[in-house]
Amino acid sequence: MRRPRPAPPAAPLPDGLHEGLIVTSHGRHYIVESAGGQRHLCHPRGKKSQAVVGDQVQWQAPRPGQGDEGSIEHIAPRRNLFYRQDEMRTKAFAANIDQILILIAAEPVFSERQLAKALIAAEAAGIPALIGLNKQDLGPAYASAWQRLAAYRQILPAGDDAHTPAPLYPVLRLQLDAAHGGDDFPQLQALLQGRATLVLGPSGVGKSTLINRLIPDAQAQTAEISRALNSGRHTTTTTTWYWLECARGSAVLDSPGFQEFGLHHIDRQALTRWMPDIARHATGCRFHNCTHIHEPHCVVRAAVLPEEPTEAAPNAAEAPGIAPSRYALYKHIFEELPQGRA
Ligand SMILES: Nc1nc2c(ncn2[C@@H]2O[C@H](COP(=O)(O)OP(=O)(O)OP(=O)(O)O)[C@@H](O)[C@H]2O)c(=O)[nH]1
Ligand SMILES: [Zn+2]
Repeated sequence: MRRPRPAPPAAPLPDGLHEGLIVTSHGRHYIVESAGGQRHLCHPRGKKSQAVVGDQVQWQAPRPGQGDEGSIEHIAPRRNLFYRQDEMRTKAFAANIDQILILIAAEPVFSERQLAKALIAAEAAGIPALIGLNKQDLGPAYASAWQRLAAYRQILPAGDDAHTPAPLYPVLRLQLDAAHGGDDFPQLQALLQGRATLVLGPSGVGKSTLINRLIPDAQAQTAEISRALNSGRHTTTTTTWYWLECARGSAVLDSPGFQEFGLHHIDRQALTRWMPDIARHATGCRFHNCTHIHEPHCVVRAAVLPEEPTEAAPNAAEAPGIAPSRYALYKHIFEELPQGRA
């Protein structure tokens, strides 16, 4: 599948305006890339800086004598926006992306809660997600991390829109600092083709190792960007868009780390919709607004499996139950979300 490139404008652009793609930003400074690959430093017109990496924009070159920064005049409608939100603020990662790779590793031990939250945000934004489990060489730690992901690897029966049973999320075994890249590295490379992939993950999992492996001149590009943005060296301030090849059909986006993936934009009443393994059971509850926490005859609670660790059934013909860890996460996140949103 090739990612559709933005169609050239049907009508000529108004005088002095150019099409471009936001490839990174720092505060109110943006780097806009034109179709030919040239990069331009721009700032948003007006007070607000609403553009995010991945936005298609129209920008204007500086007029003579008005410095060397262009201005962003218009942001094209987005097909999606991936962001996190807490009580205080909203942090956008990127717009118009095709998929999200959540990279975790055998070490440091990952937080299943942060993983689940990022996956919920991806579902709510309508963006497919995959999980990469790196550091396959770390035997026992890897085995235990792999086991902790059993609920994510479980095969779900075909749903309304899918024709074949599929894992809840693809989980790829990676060893990014080895020449071979890990058992599923070829699969990862195939999945990156023709798509724009946002890479998300906590510190120390191998994000830079992945980016440098895929884009050999990434470090040089980063240095050049820092210079242009006048930001400190080695500071990843926002997401950065890297093309995988000259043809510019595939891209990976390196994103800044985070402590807590805030889900304040998610309606708690709709939470099950964004957890597909739970959503499958939720339709059978007696009350249409069942919270699946205390109601009698709750089909979701009845479907929760016993606590003993269960390996994902490779060919579950019938509906598998809900992993207790996933139900515990559901309850925890439900309680955390603000109440009374429309
Ligand atoms: N054992 C092992 N170590 C790896 C592997 N891949 C990367 N590492 C190491 O893990 C450490 C962290 O890798 P980075 O690529 O810097 O991780 P990062 O996610 O970019 O981390 P930050 O820079 O802190 O955001 C480095 O010491 C890497 O050499 C792997 O497959 N196995
Ligand atoms: Zn219920």
